[in-house]
Order: sequence, then structure tokens, then C-alpha cells
Amino acid sequence: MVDIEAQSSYGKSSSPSSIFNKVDRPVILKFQEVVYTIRIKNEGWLKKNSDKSIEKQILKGVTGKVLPGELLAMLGPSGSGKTTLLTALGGRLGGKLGGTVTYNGKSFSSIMKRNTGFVTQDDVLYPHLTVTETLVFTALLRLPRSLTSQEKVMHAESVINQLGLTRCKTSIIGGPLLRGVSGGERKRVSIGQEMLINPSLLFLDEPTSGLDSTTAQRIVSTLWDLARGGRTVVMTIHQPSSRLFYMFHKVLLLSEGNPLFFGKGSEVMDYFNHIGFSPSVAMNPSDFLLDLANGISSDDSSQEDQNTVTQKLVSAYTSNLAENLEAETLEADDHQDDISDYKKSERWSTTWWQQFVVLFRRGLKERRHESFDSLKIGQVLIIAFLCGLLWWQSDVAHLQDQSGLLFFYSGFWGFFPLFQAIFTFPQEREMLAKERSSGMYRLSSYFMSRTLADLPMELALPTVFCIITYWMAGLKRALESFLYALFTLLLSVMVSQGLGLALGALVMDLKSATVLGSVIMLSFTLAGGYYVQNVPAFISWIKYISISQHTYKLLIGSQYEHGQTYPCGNQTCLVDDYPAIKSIGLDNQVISFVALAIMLVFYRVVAYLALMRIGVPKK
Ligand SMILES: Nc1ncnc2c1ncn2[C@@H]1O[C@H](COP(=O)(O)OP(=O)(O)OP(=O)(O)O)[C@@H](O)[C@H]1O
Repeated sequence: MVDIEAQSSYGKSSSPSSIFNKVDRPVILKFQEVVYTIRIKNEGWLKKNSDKSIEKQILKGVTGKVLPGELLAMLGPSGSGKTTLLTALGGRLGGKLGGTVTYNGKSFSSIMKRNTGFVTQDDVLYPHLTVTETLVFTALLRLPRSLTSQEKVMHAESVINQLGLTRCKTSIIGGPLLRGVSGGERKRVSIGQEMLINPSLLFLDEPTSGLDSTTAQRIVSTLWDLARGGRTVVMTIHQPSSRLFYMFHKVLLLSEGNPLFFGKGSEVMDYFNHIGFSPSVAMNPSDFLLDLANGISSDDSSQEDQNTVTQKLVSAYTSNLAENLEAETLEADDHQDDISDYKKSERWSTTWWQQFVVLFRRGLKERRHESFDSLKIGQVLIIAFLCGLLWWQSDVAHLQDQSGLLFFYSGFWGFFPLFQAIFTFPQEREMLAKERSSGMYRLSSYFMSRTLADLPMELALPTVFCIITYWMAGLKRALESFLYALFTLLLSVMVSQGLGLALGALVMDLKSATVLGSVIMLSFTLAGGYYVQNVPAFISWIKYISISQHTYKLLIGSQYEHGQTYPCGNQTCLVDDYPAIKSIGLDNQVISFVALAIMLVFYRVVAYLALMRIGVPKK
């Protein structure tokens, strides 16, 4: 693999291709009568007696056509359906979508998906990676396997240069609590990630929101240049300045899901003038359009109510524009180049192994601060030394103390990895959804890399803990017993980690997953055979799935044998008769190994299956 920072000087000397070059396979985007309905649950105690759910129509028959080289801006007030339509056109919307959307006359396919760039409203980027690292990792994952790693790095460098990111290429992206690059630079990084694949179709959800007008202008100019290279560019925008407005080739105006205008940006004012709506004073066209979409006519004298204005605009659209648009979208395209000509075999740009290696390296880089978190390491070391001191050189004469230490092992190393792992997938949800919906990698390569990247540190900490406490506390002085105890502990850590991964992936909400994790692990601990020796029969099943029970049993097995005695009062007693050992038994160590091994696999399979729903539109 290439070293990203070492390779980053490539772009200076050579620019392999410009992102503004012509695309090979232009795409004509057509959408006819797009209707989208959702079901909203009627929740709350006040609505107890009403119907369980209501239907809400978000898009009410939107039609349009965008040609290669055109930049379409979708305007409308907040909640008018812009993002919903953009997501539908980008092939990322599940649920009840009516009407037809075609790309060069074909429906959306996985090949089309790989030729589509989609920039979401919120920039979903890793905060601890630099601009160069972000784009290089994306290039390594998204560019075809026919290119070498060095060529991919050069390509990323050329995108950095062309999007004007050279000045901040070594800065980290940053996040809410971490200072990084500016909002405009972050947006350009998001656009750059999509430009790497040189898409024929580019969708952007409010790429200028939150930016000053000069930065917004720069971004729209970039999009305009990208469109000029034969791309079909569709974006949503809230309130563009008049400078920006005249850069749009086409404009779609929405109001509560109804189209009010679709056509050339240069003709929009004439159209509204023609149907009797014109601004009373010279104003920014987008302000005027938004007023109209909100049902506010600038003609103060009429004092019409907002619904009447909207109704008038909707019927004017139906009688003046709808028919022509319908006819236009039904026209056969003389476009011969078909996106489906792409080789069907290349569903993924890179091999499974390449994806795994890149994702593994990216994971290590992004989480190096977490893995080597001094607070986490300090916490484990302090507890290890405290345990060592509290149980200092206890021997079998203090069987109760020793078995208490073993039970503490199983409890502490049940909870600790569980709570580390619970955060894994909820924290990555948005990134996974974004990258999976653009067909960047297989779920299996992501899953393996994500779970394995954390493992070295996850296993190093219990190993250090065990080395410190085992010898300080004077547990059985035999290498064999030490290794047995260490192996048991590591196995148990991996099972608890798996449970944390599964809960995080299933619930995808940190608060609920943490509560659920605490309840489950506490139940396992209570049923571990230490506190309650005779678990009632009707709840005895919990023993079989309790991580603590199996870990405790194996740890006891590593220290004591049948028939071994210990001094109790004035006499000697059998360890077999010590209540906590008697209740869980010294036999059937193998069953506990098998049970833990099954749980190790089972929880990971559950996590994997739960992740399959992320980044895939709901049916
Ligand atoms: N899954 C959903 N559940 C409930 N409501 C939804 C859902 N999806 C969309 N909506 C509703 O549909 C309407 C349109 O949403 P959308 O995000 O498309 O609007 P928008 O025009 O992009 O708004 P904004 O400019 O504020 O981003 C909103 O009222 C929104 O609340």
C-alpha cells in the first residue's frame, strides 16, 4: 500500500486529468409525475382515539427533464420537498415512490449508482483525518482497480488542487468540538469526494447553506464548470443571491410538494409575469419565487389569502406548463450512449481485499486518538494496581477472596469492552449509510475491518491487566494456569465486544443501547453463580447465555482442581464444597468454551445482519 503523506507531492508535478474534463457517458435525467407518500404514526396520549397513522403526500406529481451540461436548481420554502425529490432522483429513496425516473431511458441500476455523485446537506466526513487523507482514502476505494494506488493518489491530489484545497490539505477536517477546516472547505471536500469518480450525474443538497455569498458563488461556479463538462447537475438551494440565480440553466420551484415552475432560469420571471404575478419593486428573483411558493403575492392591493395564491399558481402550472413538460419527457432521446454499456462484472471498483486493507488503515488513522486514549489506559492500569494491592499475595487459604477476584475479572471485563463496542456502529451510521449508498464497498469488508481494527487495543488492555493482577494477587503460580486464565479473559472480552457491537447495530441509538447493555450485562453478572448459588429453575436458562457464568467457571477451572483442599477455620475443606464453586461446578469446562465460542460468532452475525439495512433504501 502507498503511504498517503509520502505520496502527496505527486499532484504538484502532474495533473492526470481535470475534474472539469468532458464526461465519457452523459446522462439525460427525466422524471415524470413523481409522487411520494409517507405514513406518519399518530403518537401521543392526546391522540389515543384517532387513527393509528395518517398518510402524507410529500411530492404531488413533479415532472422535468435535465440534459447533460445543465445545472438544475430546485427552489422552495423549507419543507416543500426539495430534499425528498433530490433523494428520489438520486435513487436513494425507499418507500412509496410513484411516477417514473429514468436515466438515459433506463431505470436506476447499481452501475448508474457508481456513476452518480451525491453530496448530502450535512458533510459526513471523518473529523480526525486530514483533507488529503480523506480524499486519498476515497480515491483508493472508489477508483477502478485498473488504476494503480499511486495513480489514485495522484488523482486525489489533482482534485485537491482543482477545488482550491491546497492551502488546507494537511489540516484535519474537524467537527463540532474539534477545530478543523472551514465550512466552505469542508463542503468542497465533500464535492471532491464525488468528483473523484468523474460522475455523469451529480446531486447536491443545499451545497451553499451556511456559507457567505462569495464562497457560495465559488461553489456554484465550480458546479457550473462541472456541468459544462457534460455532467447533469441537480441541486437544491434555499435562497440564492441574484448573481447565483442567473447561473442556473433550469429552475424547479416547489410549494408543499406541488411544482409551480419548471423551465429555464432565464424565463422564470417572464412566466410569472405572464400569469399575473410580478414583483412590485426590483428584487432578487429567488426572493420573489420564495414569496410566491409561500403563497405571498407581492401585489398588496389584492390581499389574497395564501392558499388562494398557491391554488392559482398550481392551476397556472397545470394549464401552462404541465402538458408541454409531459410531452418533452416522453420524447425519445437521440442519445445513443448508454450507461448500461458498462461492464456488468465490475459491480465493485476494488477487490474485497483492497477494500479491507484501505478501510482497516483508514480506521486505524481515524481512531488512533481513541485507541491510545490515555484516560482509558490510565483507568485500566489504576484498577489493575488497585486490585493487585487489595488482593496482595492472597493464596488458596483465602479462597473466598480469590474467588471474589475471579468474579471481579469476569464482571469488569464483561462491562468494559461492551461499552467500548456499543458506540462503534451508531457513531459510524451516517458514514456507512453514505458510503454504502454510493456502492463504495461491500458490507463484509467494512465489517471485518471495523471489528478487527479495534481488536489489538481491545486485547492489549486485558492482557496487561491480567499480567499485573495475576502475579500481584498471588493466583496459582503456574504458567499453564496463567495462560489458561488469560485466554479465558480474552475470549470473554471478545464475546462482550460482540454483544456491544450487536446492541449498537440493532438499536443504533447510544442512549438506548447503553441502557440495554447495562441491563443485559447486569443480568448476566447476577446469574454468574457468585451471588445466587441456587438459581430458580424457571430462570435457570439465563445461566446458559450468561457471559459472566461461563467466564467465572473457566477462571475457577484455571485455579482449582477436584479434591483440592483449603483451610477453613480449624479444619480443611474441599474446594468442591465451597458454595460459589459448588454451584457452578468444576466439570464441563469444555461446554463453557463452546458456549463462549458460539456467542462470539452469534453476536457478530447479529451485528452484521442489523447493519445490512443501513444505506439501502427502504422498500
Ligand atoms: N420520513 C419522513 N417522515 C416524516 N416526515 C417526512 C419524512 N420525509 C419527509 N418528510 C416531510 O416532508 C416534507 C418535505 O421534506 P424535505 O426534507 O424534502 O423538505 P425540504 O424542502 O428539503 O426542506 P429544507 O429546505 O428545510 O431542507 C417536510 O414536511 C418533512 O417533514
